[in-house]
Amino acid sequence: MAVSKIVLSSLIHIRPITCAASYHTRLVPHPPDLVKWIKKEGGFVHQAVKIFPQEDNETYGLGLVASQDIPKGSLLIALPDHIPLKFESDAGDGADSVLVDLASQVPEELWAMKLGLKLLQERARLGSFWWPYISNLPETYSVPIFFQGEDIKNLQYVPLLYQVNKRCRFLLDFDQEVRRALASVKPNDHPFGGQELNASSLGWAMSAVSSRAFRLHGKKLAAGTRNEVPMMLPLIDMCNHSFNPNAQIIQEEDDSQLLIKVVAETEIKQNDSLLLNYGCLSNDLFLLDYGFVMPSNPYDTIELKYEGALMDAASMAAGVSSPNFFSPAAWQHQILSQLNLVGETAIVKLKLLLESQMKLLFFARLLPYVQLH
Ligand SMILES: C[S@@+](CC[C@H](N)C(=O)[O-])C[C@H]1O[C@@H](n2cnc3c(N)ncnc32)[C@H](O)[C@@H]1O
Repeated sequence: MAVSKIVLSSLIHIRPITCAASYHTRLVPHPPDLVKWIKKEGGFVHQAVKIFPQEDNETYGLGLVASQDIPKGSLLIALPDHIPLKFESDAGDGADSVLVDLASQVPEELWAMKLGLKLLQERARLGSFWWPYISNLPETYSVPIFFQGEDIKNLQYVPLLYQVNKRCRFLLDFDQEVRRALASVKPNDHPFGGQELNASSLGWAMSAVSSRAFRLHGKKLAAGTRNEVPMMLPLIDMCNHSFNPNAQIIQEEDDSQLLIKVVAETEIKQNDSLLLNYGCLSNDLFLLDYGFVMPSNPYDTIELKYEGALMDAASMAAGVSSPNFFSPAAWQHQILSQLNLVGETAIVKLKLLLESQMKLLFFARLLPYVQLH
């Protein structure tokens, strides 16, 4: 029985696409050696670069660590052009055209789902070139689309909740769209080897991409220019984030092939983690896309809306006599308009930089929910 099951699955060239629990474990218990695979494929990995669980494994998961001092400027990793996983939208017939059709239905802002479809296709394909990479990906992600109801409520910040809801709703709708599209597909043209997808497996793929992909130069266009395309970079994406990174990604052209390199931006001491800067992102974006927030993030922003009625109510609760936020005088309204606090485009993003302001930011986020006495 067991044997016939294996034969069946290898005949139809699929791997199961299911989502299980357990934080930061990999897709399979003993995945292939990623470093060996990259070297075999013509890439380079510095002999002192090792994959290692980070100190705070629950949050950071795995990372890259220096097993000895590495001088500034050293080449740490190099990936030839065929190793990054990209979505090539000029693909041909059959399964690829189904994938391209599905990807065309993904809104631009949820770009991670497009590459996520490609990731799911390769995850399902037995003998996929990228299996040594994919099998090393985390089994689950701690981004808010996977939060339980109570944890979502605890986010307590309307713009963030709005984004989480939007992503969840998209995944549920897209799940239906994918089912519809796959229902009429011939078995040979099925992009996922006949396997069904659901909102959870789509969410896994979208999170894998949003938390690991980098936007780099893609292949040369007719005009000689290059587009920026999101791609997954095996091993390089094991680097965790810091605003004070000790490593950086550079792209080099070599015989019209693009080589992706990571070099040491500073001297790296033995046992230090290799850290990249994922970008100057707000904590909302870090949480939505990566599942963590940066303490004292200098790029954090907050959206504030001037709600006169709410502010009047809060003022009265606080004992302020005769508040008139709801019906400001003409001169007050003019100033509020100049500050873009009222009117059609009234939601403003504030960027706060000082430590004292960070406290204010924290307080401001809680403000609508704090009982004033
Ligand atoms: C590109 S991956 C890095 C490799 C990842 N740690 C792993 O185990 O495969 C990005 C993920 O690493 C974790 N991470 C990276 N930098 C972090 C940081 N500064 N604080 C907390 N978690 C971080 C988050 O889970 C994030 O989604």
